[in-house]
Amino acid sequence: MKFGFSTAGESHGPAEVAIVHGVPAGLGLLAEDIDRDLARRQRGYGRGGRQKIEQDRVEFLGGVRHGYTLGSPVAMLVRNRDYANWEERMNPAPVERPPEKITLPRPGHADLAGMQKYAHDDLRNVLERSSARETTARVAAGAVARKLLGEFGITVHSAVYRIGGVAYPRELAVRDAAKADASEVRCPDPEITERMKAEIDAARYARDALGGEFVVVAEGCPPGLGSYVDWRDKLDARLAAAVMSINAIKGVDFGLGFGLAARRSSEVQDEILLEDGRLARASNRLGGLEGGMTNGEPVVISAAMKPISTIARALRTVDLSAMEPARAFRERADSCAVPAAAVIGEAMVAVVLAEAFLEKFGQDNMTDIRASYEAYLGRIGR
Ligand SMILES: Cc1cc2nc3c(=O)[nH]c(=O)nc-3n(C[C@H](O)[C@H](O)[C@H](O)COP(=O)(O)O)c2cc1C
Ligand SMILES: C=C(O[C@@H]1CC(C(=O)O)=C[C@@H](OP(=O)(O)O)[C@H]1O)C(=O)O
Repeated sequence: MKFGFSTAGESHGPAEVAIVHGVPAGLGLLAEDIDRDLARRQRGYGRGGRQKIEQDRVEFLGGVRHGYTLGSPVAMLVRNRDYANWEERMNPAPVERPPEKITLPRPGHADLAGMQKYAHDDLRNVLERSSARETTARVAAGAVARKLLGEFGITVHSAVYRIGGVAYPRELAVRDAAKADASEVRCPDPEITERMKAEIDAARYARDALGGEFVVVAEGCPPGLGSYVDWRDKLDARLAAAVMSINAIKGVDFGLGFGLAARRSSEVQDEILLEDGRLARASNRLGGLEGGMTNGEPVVISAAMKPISTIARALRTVDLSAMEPARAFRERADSCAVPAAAVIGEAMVAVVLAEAFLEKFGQDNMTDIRASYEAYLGRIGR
């Protein structure tokens, strides 16, 4: 089966689960490879009380033996520590006294259409799964992809270059993405980091919330991942869909982004040069993708996240039980989750790149993949 993953789990249920299929045999994989990214996702200025409760750690349930993958699906479990506080409300088994139903759908969430679509009369049945808690499992899957890519020198980093009204030049965020882990908001610049934190504090003080923008940068990709031949194989489209699937992401662009549209062609295309007898590019304005394939330059994909929907200053809604105007249901919420979204962005990008990488080089075992990869690099002279 093709490389990919599924997730299961509700935000306040017992656990988040990821099953990654199509993982080659013979890949070294330790719990700490996964836990590192789980911890990075949990960090970030502006998160609410939930992250103090959770300490995400993976348990392998299948596909790994003595530190190496077997070629079978890798099954991973991350327990929700908060479940202990929610057992009455989230127990999979019937309970004696069911909790009161919630009927105040929150604008900006899956609540209203989710209740209508799935015939739920309690919005908890929607919000538990639509919550971004599910991205814990995605990051676990992404860490498997990252481990695989790392074996071939491919790295994936991210940086935040906007929170609310405070922005940092995108090209500097791209350049210094590898240093962003040191910042509480994933912005490589210490001064802008402080301004972004103040922006988050101000929004929280106003009982409001913020969004922002981040960039994911993948370095070391060989040319030719993805394909121009079929629309379904185009890597830019696949990357865009994967990043857009993250909760609250409302737009995605590549390289210089939508700004390309206002420029002349000579200011946009990346000219092809010969440097010491090797092919090179004069620039990387298109973000490493041409014709739906990697071109050997860093892949640069940016995303815009809308502000967190649930705010202390509750928004207008309708109580669906009484069909009367009301204020939206409020639960503990983050004030800003852009730094976490950037880490989730890395995971989704890593998964798509791993999938495309294994399409190109085979997927049964690491030895054969390595041989195929080296033969290809030899043929194209890289
Ligand atoms: C890491 C992360 C944390 C989030 N935390 C919250 C939160 O605390 N409160 C909230 O209302 N939305 C939060 N969101 C956004 C919602 O999950 C999202 O807006 C909602 O599921 C509706 O999906 P949509 O915005 O993609 O349409 C978070 C998103 C991410 C990626
Ligand atoms: C739990 C996480 O994020 C949650 C995502 C989220 C939402 O609506 O998306 C709402 C909040 O849930 P809670 O009310 O339990 O605090 C966040 O904390 C997480 O990222 O681990």
